[in-house]
Amino acid sequence: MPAPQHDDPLTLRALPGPAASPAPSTGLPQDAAAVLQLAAQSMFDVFAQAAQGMMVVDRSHRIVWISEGYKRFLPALGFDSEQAFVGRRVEEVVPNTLMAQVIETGRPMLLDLLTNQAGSFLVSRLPLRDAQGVVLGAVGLVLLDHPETTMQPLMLKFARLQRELEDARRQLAAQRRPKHTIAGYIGSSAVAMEAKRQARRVAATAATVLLLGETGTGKELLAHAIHAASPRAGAAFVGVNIAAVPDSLLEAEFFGVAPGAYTGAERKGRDGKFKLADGGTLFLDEIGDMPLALQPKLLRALQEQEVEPLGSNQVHKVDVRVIAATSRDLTAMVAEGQFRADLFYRLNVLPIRLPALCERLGDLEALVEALLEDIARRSGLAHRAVSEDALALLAAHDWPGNIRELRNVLEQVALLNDELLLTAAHFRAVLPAGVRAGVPGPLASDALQGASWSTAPGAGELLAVPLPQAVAELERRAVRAALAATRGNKVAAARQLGIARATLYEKLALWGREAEPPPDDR
Ligand SMILES: Nc1ncnc2c1ncn2[C@@H]1O[C@H](COP(=O)(O)OP(=O)(O)OP(=O)(O)O)[C@@H](O)[C@H]1O
Repeated sequence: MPAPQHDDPLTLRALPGPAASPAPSTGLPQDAAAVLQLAAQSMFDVFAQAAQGMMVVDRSHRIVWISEGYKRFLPALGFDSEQAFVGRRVEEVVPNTLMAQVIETGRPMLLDLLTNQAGSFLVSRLPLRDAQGVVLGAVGLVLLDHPETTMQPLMLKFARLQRELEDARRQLAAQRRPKHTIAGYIGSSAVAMEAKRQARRVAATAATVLLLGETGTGKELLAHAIHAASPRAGAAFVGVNIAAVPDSLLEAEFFGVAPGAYTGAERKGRDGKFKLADGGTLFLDEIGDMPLALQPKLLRALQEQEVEPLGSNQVHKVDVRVIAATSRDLTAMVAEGQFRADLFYRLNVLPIRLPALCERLGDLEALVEALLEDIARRSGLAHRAVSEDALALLAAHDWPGNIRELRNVLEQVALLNDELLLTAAHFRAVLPAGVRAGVPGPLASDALQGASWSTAPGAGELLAVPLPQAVAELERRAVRAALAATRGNKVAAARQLGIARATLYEKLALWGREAEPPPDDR
C-alpha cells in the first residue's frame, strides 16, 4: 500500500511495514504470530490496492490521511483540496459514516453500504490497535463506488435468494403443521365445543361417523381431523363427493373396475375408492345424494367390508373406516322413501351435528382472526385485523354459506384493500345486500317473492304455451329464485329445490349462464 504521508506516530505504528522476517529462501516464518502478522499485512495490502479509496482516522475521529484514490470523492463531499479535508472530524465531513462507532466499540464493519451526497459505496471499516490492543483510530476503505450498478447482478441475486428463502420457510411451516386437527376447528361456544368433544371421542373408535350440518360448516374439515386423530392417521384418507360424480359412474368410482370388463381406457381395470382407502378412512361427502339403486351395494360394502369391482365376480376384503357427511335431512329423506332406512341406520351410528354459523356468533371474532391468518399465510399478503364496527356488521349478516362464505368474504376484502385494519365500509362493499335468505330449507315464500318468480310472466301467459314449454319455464324460474335467495350458493339452492347438486349443475350447464341470476340479484 502507499505509505501514509503523515508523520503522526499513530499512522506509523498502526500501518506497519514488513514486520515479520521470513527467511527469503525457506518461505513462511516458523512461529504462528509471525505468520498471522504476515497474513494481516498481505490482506491489508490486497484491500488497499483493490480499494477505490482509503482514509485513516485517529482516536478523536480526526482524519489524518487519505489515499490518492480517495481524493476524487472530495468535490462531491464539498471540498476542493486535501488540506481542507484532512484534520477535520470524519462525521462532520463524511455524512452517514460509522467510523466513529468503530473507534468507540473497537469492532470492525467488514462490509457496509454507505450512502451520502457523494453516492453509494460499499465500504469496510477496521479499528487500528497498538501492541497492547488499545484502539488508536480506524481505517476506512471504499471497496466499490456505485455498487447499485457495479454489483447489480449480485444484489438482484441476493434479493431473489432472500425471497426464495422466505417462500421456502413459509412452505415448510405449512407442511409441518398438521393440515387438519380437531383444535383447528375454531370455536369455543358450547355447540362448537360439543362437536369437538364428540369428534375426539369417535376418533378413537373404528365406527362409522355421520357428520350433519349445513353447507360450509366444516364437515370435511372435521372428517380430516377425525382421521388425523385416529389410529389410522398414518394410512390414506380418501374422499368422494357423491354429488359431483354422475350417477352412472358412481359404482365404478366406489368399487373399481375389473381388468377386461371394458374396452378402451378402462381395459386394464382400476381400483375403486374403497380399495384406495384400504387401511385408512373413506370420506363420503354428500351421502344424501347417493342414488337409491346403489345404496344396497354400499350397505353391503360397509357391513361386510368387501367390495366387488364392476365386471368381476370376485369379492375383495377391505378394511375401511367410513365417515359420511350430508347437509340434507336424511330422516325426512328416509320418510319420503328417497334414502334407504337400513343404510341410514348403518351410517347413523355416531352422528355429530355441526352448528351453523348463526348458531354460534360468539365464535365469529375467533373465526375471523383464524381465517385472516390463514389467508395471509397462504397468499403472502400482510396480516389484517378487523375493526369493531366491521365485526358488528358481520355479526348482523346472515350466513347461509356459513364459514365457507365468511372465508370468501374475508378473502375478497383482503384482496381488494391495502389497509391493515378492515372496517365496516370495506365489508359493506362486498357483502350481498337485500334478501336475508334465512335458514335454508324448503322454498320459502319470501325468497320466491324476492326473485318475483310467481309474477311475470303470469300464470295466464304460461297457460297459453304448450305444456313442456310451460314446465321448462317454471323450472328455470324456480332455479333462478333459489339461486337468488341463496346468493348463488348452488349447494343451498339445490337443497331448497329438493334436487341433487349434480342435477342443478347439469341444468345450469344446459341453460348456460342465462339460468343464473344477474349479479345484482346475488
Ligand atoms: N370451525 C372451523 N374453523 C375453521 N375453519 C372452518 C371451520 N369450519 C369450516 N371452516 C372452513 O370453511 C370452509 C368450508 O368447510 P368444509 O368444506 O369443511 O365445509 P362442509 O361442511 O364440508 O361444506 P359442504 O357441505 O359444502 O361440503 C373450509 O375452508 C374450512 O377450512
